[in-house]
Amino acid sequence: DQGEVSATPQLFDVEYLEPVQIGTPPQTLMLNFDTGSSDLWVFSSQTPSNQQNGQKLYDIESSTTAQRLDNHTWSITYGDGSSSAGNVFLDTVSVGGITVSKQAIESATTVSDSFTRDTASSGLLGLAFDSINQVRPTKQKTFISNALDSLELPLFTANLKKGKPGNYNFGFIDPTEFTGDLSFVDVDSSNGFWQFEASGFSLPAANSTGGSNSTAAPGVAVSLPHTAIADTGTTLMILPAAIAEAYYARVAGAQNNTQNGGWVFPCNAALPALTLHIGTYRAVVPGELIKYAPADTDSFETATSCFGGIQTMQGVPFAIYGDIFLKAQFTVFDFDGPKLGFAPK
Ligand SMILES: O=C(NNC1=NCCC1)c1ccc(Br)cc1
Repeated sequence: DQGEVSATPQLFDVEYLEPVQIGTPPQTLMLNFDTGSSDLWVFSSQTPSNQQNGQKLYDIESSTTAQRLDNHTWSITYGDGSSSAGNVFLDTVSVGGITVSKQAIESATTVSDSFTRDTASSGLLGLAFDSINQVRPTKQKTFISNALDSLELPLFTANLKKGKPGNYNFGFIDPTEFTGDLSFVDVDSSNGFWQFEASGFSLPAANSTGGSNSTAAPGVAVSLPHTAIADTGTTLMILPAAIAEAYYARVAGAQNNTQNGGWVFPCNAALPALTLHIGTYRAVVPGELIKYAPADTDSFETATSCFGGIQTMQGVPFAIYGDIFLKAQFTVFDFDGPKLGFAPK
């Protein structure tokens, strides 16, 4: 089989939502595909009304193929502190025409505020490795893990875009979605993530006028080996402080304002591209992707201060190459290896 689904960005590309069919007859819910976790959970008929805010629900009772997985529960906390928990059912799930019967569907009996406030998302579909699934006493498999044997190739690809729909493909690589050659890097899945090693970064050579002339020769490469994960469920790029400091030193007026949550800069500043070194691959993240969102108002039209797409975080064990990065690269998540493939697009 091969499948394809649209990935629709929410406001400021904070997340991308994909249609998933659950149950019989099929109930289509918009879920957040997350390569940084391994649970498929949904708002359901078991989610307390006071924690709902218009989200479409998985109506368990109206699915003739739903089966309760007795004595199993789940509870998860994400890197941003959000959380949810509940019971477990097995039911039929389809994504882009790829169907898994008896997929573990984790029904939420409680969700944290940020999920309640996120009116467009009915839950998450984890695409990381089964080892970090949070169902107990018996871990359950992800949708992609259950689907692997029926896919032409044991992989899926992510093609996220700035401000417009992109797509995920399952079981095949569409060569029209990228330019040049794919570069592959080994994945260490021992922590359950799509984890890899990056070796450093480069910035455009500064010119005399201090602008960010991206046309200049490639800048100076800085060796800074670091471990990273490819995480579609994280909005921004969370990088080692040394990279963030070197980047924002090139942005006039940038400051790391811990009150409003990190690096901000004047919205009219010139933003250089950041190039990340992954094996021999040079992953260019254009400056326009790093101008992430207005910081002092709700609109780019009126904002003077803008929030950076590159941030740092204390105590995070790895760099997180989130949506800001993935908007600039076509990415292959390949279970054979496992390995990651990157290409410009
Ligand atoms: O939770 C993580 N990614 N997914 C999501 N974030 C928010 C909702 C979904 C995550 C995973 C690993 C590391 Br290290 C940091 C963050």
